[in-house]
Amino acid sequence: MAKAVLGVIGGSGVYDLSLLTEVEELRIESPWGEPSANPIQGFIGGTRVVFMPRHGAGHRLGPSDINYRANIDVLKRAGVTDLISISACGSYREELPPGMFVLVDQFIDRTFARKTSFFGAGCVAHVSFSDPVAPNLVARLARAAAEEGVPHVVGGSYVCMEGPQFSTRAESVAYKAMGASVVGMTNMPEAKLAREAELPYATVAMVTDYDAWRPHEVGVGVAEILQVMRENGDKARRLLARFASEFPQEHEACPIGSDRALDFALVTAPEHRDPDLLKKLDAIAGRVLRPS
Ligand SMILES: CSC[C@H]1O[C@H](OP(=O)(O)O)[C@H](O)[C@@H]1O
Ligand SMILES: Nc1ncnc2[nH]cnc12
Repeated sequence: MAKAVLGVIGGSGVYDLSLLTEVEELRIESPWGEPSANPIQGFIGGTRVVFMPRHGAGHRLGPSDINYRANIDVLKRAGVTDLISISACGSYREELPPGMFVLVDQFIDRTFARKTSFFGAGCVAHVSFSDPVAPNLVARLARAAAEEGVPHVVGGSYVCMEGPQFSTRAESVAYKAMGASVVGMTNMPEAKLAREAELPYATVAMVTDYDAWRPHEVGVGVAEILQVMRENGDKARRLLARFASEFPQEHEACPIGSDRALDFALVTAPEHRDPDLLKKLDAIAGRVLRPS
């Protein structure tokens, strides 16, 4: 088995990981364009961690500007075997108040202006995505949260909207009626691309607000969200420190096969594959494209 390397994608309010030791900035070229930032490598306990701030230094990029493909590609090239996302989110449930950490297990994709796949004309692939989150990572996150006394729930659906504007009240009521637990703007297509890259993925969705479905409340605003994010910062750091330091040294096989997602996914016949696209896919799909 390969050595485990933990990837962490930090969202709003999480632009660096002060927890890391032996910190090094990696410079990795990607055929998919510019990532949000150069990834930062370091250690938490004995675990190698590679960190990527999703919105770039100083929160330079909005949710629709992020090059999700380049981010996932450089994390894969950096040797990441398992990927955790940290995200701010709005809540659709009274019992998920600001400050609650939701370890979601489902996504609803409402985005429409993003590149959603590494594959396409010249190399078509269809990965399974019915279970988008790696249950072993969720179990480990839940254990770390419990050990650190961080309020959390396991399970829930994250609806990903395009943004950057927050929802109208009508949209908010509709997403709640769809059964969503939380809303954000970034986990799609990130989770889809992680699956294509055979990276087991889980997200820590940190509730910052109740979105706009409660008629008696003023709507959601970014100032309030950033304030709650600051308050959540210490809990997020403790959770991550505990999670990473207890992470197994060897990559543990994903129980739902996220780390073998491409085994049967490629449908384009080898003689019809586009060599230029295959070259771009060297990191993402090299395991199944390289002749053994
Ligand atoms: C700054 S509030 C809205 C912003 O926060 C969330 O981002 P992330 O998932 O990276 O924490 C949300 O999706 C929006 O992009
Ligand atoms: N209410 C909300 N809607 C979308 N993204 C969010 N991120 C944090 N709160 C949010």
